[in-house]
Amino acid sequence: MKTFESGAALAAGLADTVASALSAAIARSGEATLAVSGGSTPKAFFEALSTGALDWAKVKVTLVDERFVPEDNPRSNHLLVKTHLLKNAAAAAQFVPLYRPEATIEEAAKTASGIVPGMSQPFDVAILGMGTDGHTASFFPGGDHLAAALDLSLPRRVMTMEAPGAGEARLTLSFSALHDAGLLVVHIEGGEKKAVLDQALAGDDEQDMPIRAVLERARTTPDIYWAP
Ligand SMILES: O=C1O[C@H](COP(=O)(O)O)[C@@H](O)[C@H](O)[C@H]1O
Repeated sequence: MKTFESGAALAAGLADTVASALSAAIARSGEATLAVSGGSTPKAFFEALSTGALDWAKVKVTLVDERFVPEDNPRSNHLLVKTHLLKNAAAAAQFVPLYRPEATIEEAAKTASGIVPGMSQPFDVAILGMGTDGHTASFFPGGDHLAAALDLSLPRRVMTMEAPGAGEARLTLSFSALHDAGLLVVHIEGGEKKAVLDQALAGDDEQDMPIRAVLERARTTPDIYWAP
């Protein structure tokens, strides 16, 4: 685990690492892909990354998960990314949303699966968060499609998820689309989440704490970033 003295120090350190990984991908293949999480934790990291010195016009950014709400909804992860990441130098990046204004969430998931980067090859960088219930992305305990979302034998895709603790219906990348990212990060902050992480590491029931799939079965060993 990479431990930092403060959230600000973590944000700066993680932003440097992600900017380097994206620059390396651009040097290697002419473009880079980045999948980021929503929630409250990544704001300072997004702000730091937005000033990163790299060729942002060659970066495609998408979300690990999203609520089935339009961009102007205060609970939209797209709105969060637009407000805190897609500005400064990073305003030149191309953002590909998971949310699509389709009649049903199933249609939105199907449309997004055909458009979102990372569906045909691994993301260069994927940043995961974790809730205090042990969810990551929208892999929620009790989720209606949790088993399929965590099944690495199924194709990379955007899926739907409903769960008691999720609030709105969700769109989420499948674990198969995330586990092999070139750089895979679990970003958590605070003592409560550290205790949840320790609990996850001490057991193996993924239905109870889906973050365990990332910790135990991801092809890319996740780097865990933590600050008090
Ligand atoms: O619902 C969500 O929650 C998790 C964790 O969010 P946080 O507010 O505790 O940082 C987040 O990783 C996920 O993307 C989001 O949709």
